[in-house]
Amino acid sequence: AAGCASRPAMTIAPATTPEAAGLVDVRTLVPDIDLDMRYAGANNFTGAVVDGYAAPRCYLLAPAAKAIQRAEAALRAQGHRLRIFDCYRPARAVRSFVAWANNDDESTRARFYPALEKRELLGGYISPTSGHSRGATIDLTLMRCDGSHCAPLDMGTDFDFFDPLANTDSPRITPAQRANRERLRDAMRQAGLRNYPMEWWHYTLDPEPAPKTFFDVPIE
Ligand SMILES: C[C@@H](N)C(=O)N[C@H](C)C(=O)O
Ligand SMILES: [Zn+2]
Repeated sequence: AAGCASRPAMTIAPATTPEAAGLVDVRTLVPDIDLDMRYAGANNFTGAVVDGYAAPRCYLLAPAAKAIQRAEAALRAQGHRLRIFDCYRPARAVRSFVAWANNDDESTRARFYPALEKRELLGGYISPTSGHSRGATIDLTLMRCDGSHCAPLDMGTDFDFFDPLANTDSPRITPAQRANRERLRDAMRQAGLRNYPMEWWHYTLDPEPAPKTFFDVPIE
């Protein structure tokens, strides 16, 4: 449904390792891809390392990993690179997001959701059955590179800023920010990924390789 990034029913596959789940570490395809895996550290909206993220690795199902490899190669030829914030997300991490949304801690509010109540984030901005747990969804941005020095493009908000300003087609961003979001959307579209309109950073391989299979394999 519009405004919802996931599906209601969830059956978790029995895999306990990335290999058994068919999940590939993106760095095996692009060894120097830029990773800023926010949920493996405290620099995220929960303010703490998220359950299931013991290592800052980007795992994706093989077709999605290959799509990111294609996108990165095309972008490098244009002087850009990807910066990745999240990839496959264990189901236990999604459960901890829901628990966070239902607790009373407001310590990250000013930075991540200044205009909304925490409980309003569930559904549109934080999914209780996230497509990330199916292994073909990724959160990312674009960097402009001059030689080996790269800097993130201005997208109008930071990653995981839960606010209508983060909606990809927000009318409140500047023309330059709109152009940057368009550049990211075009690059992803050419690689076969579609944007989630509520969040400029959230993309899913289209069609999804396994649209009904969720995983709870920890990231180690
Ligand atoms: C939490 C944010 N990075 C995100 O991925 N949101 C979507 C809606 C999700 O949780 O699947
Ligand atoms: Zn996402």
